[in-house]
Amino acid sequence: MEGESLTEVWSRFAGLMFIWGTIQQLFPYALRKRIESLWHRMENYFFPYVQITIDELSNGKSNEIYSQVNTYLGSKSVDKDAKFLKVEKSKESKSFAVSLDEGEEITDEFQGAKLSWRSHKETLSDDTTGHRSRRNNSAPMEKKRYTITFNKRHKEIVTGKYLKHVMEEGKAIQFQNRKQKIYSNNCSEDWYWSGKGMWRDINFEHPATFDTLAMDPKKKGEIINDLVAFSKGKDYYSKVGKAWKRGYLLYGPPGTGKSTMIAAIANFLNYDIYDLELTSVKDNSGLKKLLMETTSKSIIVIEDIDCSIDLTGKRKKKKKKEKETTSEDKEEDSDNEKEKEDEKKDTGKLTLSGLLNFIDGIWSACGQERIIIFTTNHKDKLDPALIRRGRMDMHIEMSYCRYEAFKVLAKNYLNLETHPLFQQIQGLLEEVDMSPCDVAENLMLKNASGGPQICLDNLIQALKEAKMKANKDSKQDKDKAKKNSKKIKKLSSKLFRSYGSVQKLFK
Ligand SMILES: Nc1ncnc2c1ncn2[C@@H]1O[C@H](COP(=O)(O)OP(=O)(O)OP(=O)(O)O)[C@@H](O)[C@H]1O
Ligand SMILES: [Mg+2]
Repeated sequence: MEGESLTEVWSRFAGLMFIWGTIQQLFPYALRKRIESLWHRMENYFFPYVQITIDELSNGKSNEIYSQVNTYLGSKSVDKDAKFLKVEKSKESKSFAVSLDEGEEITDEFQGAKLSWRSHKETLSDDTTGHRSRRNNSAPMEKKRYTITFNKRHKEIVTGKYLKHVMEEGKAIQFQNRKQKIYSNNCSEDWYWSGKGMWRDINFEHPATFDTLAMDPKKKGEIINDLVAFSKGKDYYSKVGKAWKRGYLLYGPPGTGKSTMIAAIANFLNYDIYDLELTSVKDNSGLKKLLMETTSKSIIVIEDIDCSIDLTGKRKKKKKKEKETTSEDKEEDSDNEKEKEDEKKDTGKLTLSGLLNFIDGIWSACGQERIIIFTTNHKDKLDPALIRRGRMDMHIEMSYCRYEAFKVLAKNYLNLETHPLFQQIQGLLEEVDMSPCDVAENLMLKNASGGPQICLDNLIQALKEAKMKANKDSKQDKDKAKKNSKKIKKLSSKLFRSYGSVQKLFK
């Protein structure tokens, strides 16, 4: 048997078994039984192998395990020195995928078990199928499968752990290789139907990354660490009994990079984005349906949550009521009626409590590994219940551009790490509030002849103008405040005088 692969030995053995099965029919029953038991003992001694077959189709439908095995073996084949490989690329994948060609065999090892994989393809003739086996009257039908052969003593490892490992690895590679998508529940005609009912999708190709995102490097590092811990936290979340999801609140003035940060997170984790437009959601049950149609490893985004919809603090009222001690029955009855009326009005509406349930109610755990991100320009306008820790676990302030953030932009836009003008810019950025969006606009090379120097000069000019404007505005504010305080003084002395005369009258 030396030099032969496990699969070859298996085929030879299967042939022998077939011949033996035919011959043994010629012997009398008692003799046959004795030979059979002897044969089994010999078989266990000389051929202690098991073979598992994984077909491409199962009950006429594609077999998910086959596709995962195919991907897994393709990735293994590159370092395993396989000779005959196939390369395929689908519309849905980013790059091509390698797989084993028919008849090719590779070996694998797992927890001490040696395994031998082989790819097979059979072309089914009309005779084998008993009916026409050609699709569209042209290509003959093919039956593809993989076989895996291993020693009997490793049966438990292979069926219990190894196959699970192969499926998980295959799935992870397929996930990495897929094209990222952005889904919307409110979109124009050129979006595709996602196959997920209420969502439509389009390929997500935003170039933002954490490298190109301008912000304080320490803060950036904290966010990256948090994301890594989250994405690797499957066991941790299940240990502490928490749904595997995390909420981020991004807040700050316009143009400070909130939307850019979402794109950077999606690219960092290779997640899909569900851009949820609350104004297009009819009611709470519509929101629940949308949630149920999202997949794991995704980011659900609600931008400008403060302006999305009037999420009035109904819960607050309820809470307040719970605290009140209701001594008078009449008052309580009328309160209850009012509450019922309110509830009636709320059915068929999207409410704050509907949104809270969406984020962390029982239904929110219908998928795993999900991130929810809210963005806002006005954090103070949001209901505290909506952004409390546990719902929005991390509150991230996106602020005006300071020197550290500027250095990232200068590197991205002008490929500059230092420049004599940097010092002047640093001083100005400490005094002036300018968004990274506006700084970036000044650093853009507007024409081919312009160099970095021109861009930096433009930025300095813009910063000086912004500083002057800010000074002017603050002077105007001060003047206004002075005028107002003068007016108040005059008014109060008038009041004081009239109070004195009234007092005199009554004396
Ligand atoms: N921190 C940043 N790093 C890199 N680029 C940025 C940053 N902030 C803004 N920009 C640039 O400015 C543009 C606008 O930024 P973005 O849309 O992310 O801002 P925003 O905070 O979401 O604004 P809004 O509150 O108006 O939605 C982006 O296209 C990006 O190129
Ligand atoms: Mg934005």
